Amino acid sequence: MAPTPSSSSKLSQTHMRTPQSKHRLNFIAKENPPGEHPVEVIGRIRNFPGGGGGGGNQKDETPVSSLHINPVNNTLRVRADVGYKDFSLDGVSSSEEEGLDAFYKKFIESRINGVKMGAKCTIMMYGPTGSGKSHTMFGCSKQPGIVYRSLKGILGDHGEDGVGTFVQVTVLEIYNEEIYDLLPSNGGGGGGFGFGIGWPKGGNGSKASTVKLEVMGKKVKNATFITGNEAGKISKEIQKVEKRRIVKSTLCNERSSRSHCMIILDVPTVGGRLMLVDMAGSENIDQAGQVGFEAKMQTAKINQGNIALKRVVESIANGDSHVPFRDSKLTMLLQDSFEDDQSKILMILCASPDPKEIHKTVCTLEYGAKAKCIIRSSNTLNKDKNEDSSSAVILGSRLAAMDQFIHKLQMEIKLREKEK
Ligand SMILES: Nc1ncnc2c1ncn2[C@@H]1O[C@H](COP(=O)(O)OP(=O)(O)OP(=O)(O)O)[C@@H](O)[C@H]1O
Repeated sequence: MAPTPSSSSKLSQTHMRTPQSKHRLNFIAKENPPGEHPVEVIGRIRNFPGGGGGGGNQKDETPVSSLHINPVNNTLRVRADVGYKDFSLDGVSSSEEEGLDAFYKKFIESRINGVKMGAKCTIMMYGPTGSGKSHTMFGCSKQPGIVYRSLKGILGDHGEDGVGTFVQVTVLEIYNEEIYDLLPSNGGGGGGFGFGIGWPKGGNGSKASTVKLEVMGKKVKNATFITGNEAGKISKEIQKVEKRRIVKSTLCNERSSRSHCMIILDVPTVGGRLMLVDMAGSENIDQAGQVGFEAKMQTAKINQGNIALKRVVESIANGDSHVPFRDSKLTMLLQDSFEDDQSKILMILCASPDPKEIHKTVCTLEYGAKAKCIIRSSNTLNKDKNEDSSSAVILGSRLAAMDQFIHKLQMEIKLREKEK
């Protein structure tokens, strides 16, 4: 796919234009009450790797955590080389204090209730490798992750919630800029009442075990889907899928997921849609210790999704009539989330308290804090402006500031790479 002309020249563009495109013109729509902004950013700090509490116990030689979390005012303090850096987000959570159950109840449950009633919501796990993105999405044997809790939230324990409610689930993987269907093609779920695996009209029911899919418009073509009203049965299928994900060992994370995983859960009776995205870590090649052409290509292609996401944000900020959603498979599939005014986006920033990870943690939090800061200033501005024009102007200023921030980050990364 030929890339859309890069917007790199636009990076230095500080002139703000009112967006002319339809993308998110009503970003700060009247119907969003305070605290229910369409884009929210929360931080989830994982357990100290290796099981220590991060308290600096000399016996087990656990280093002192580089993070202090204050859930009361949603701030995080990072102990940097010199002094401290403070970050303010829409929510913060320490997995040491709040397991996935408490995390789900606090930050996710209300959104899932919305999806059940017909709302659209995209939840992205973002952060460096090993920071707990997959753990938050899928959980572990003791603690189910967001995917399984959401299914239960919509369907209830035994399909008893909401008479007639059923869901349609598609599970995709984006790896090396190819989209793979992760659901079995042979109805491996066992069937039974209220459960089935199917294909859209024209689809092929006898596919090979890993199937590459094409994108048509903003949707994948011929993806297998599970339909059902029993959360337990659907969860079992997704658990099998978890194992099918392409994982490869890197220095950063022994079973590092080298792909973006996307679960699309539709509630057809009410038009609700939940998109859950476990993004691949976006480490640079040196950090990940990848050697060889194939491995380097792989890392570069993983970054392609992240870079394209950045370009999409830049283009919306510049008010371009053309937004390069088609620069990567990830952004193609996220296009609806950006374009639909009714769709909410939640970005979960995953980070580690390990002092060795401090640079990546700071980069992740700076990204999120900046987005949060822009949202806050836009809310203040909104009070003083004429309603019709304010949303477009605010969107422009908010995203232009994000654009500048991303540019600064890029320069910083380049500088650090040179220093190495
Ligand atoms: N909050 C947590 N509590 C317990 N274990 C965790 C937690 N977060 C992560 N882990 C463990 O740390 C390891 C790495 O986490 P995970 O795979 O979720 O990272 P990731 O951010 O998805 O990395 P990658 O981008 O490489 O896929 C896993 O073994 C996971 O079970």
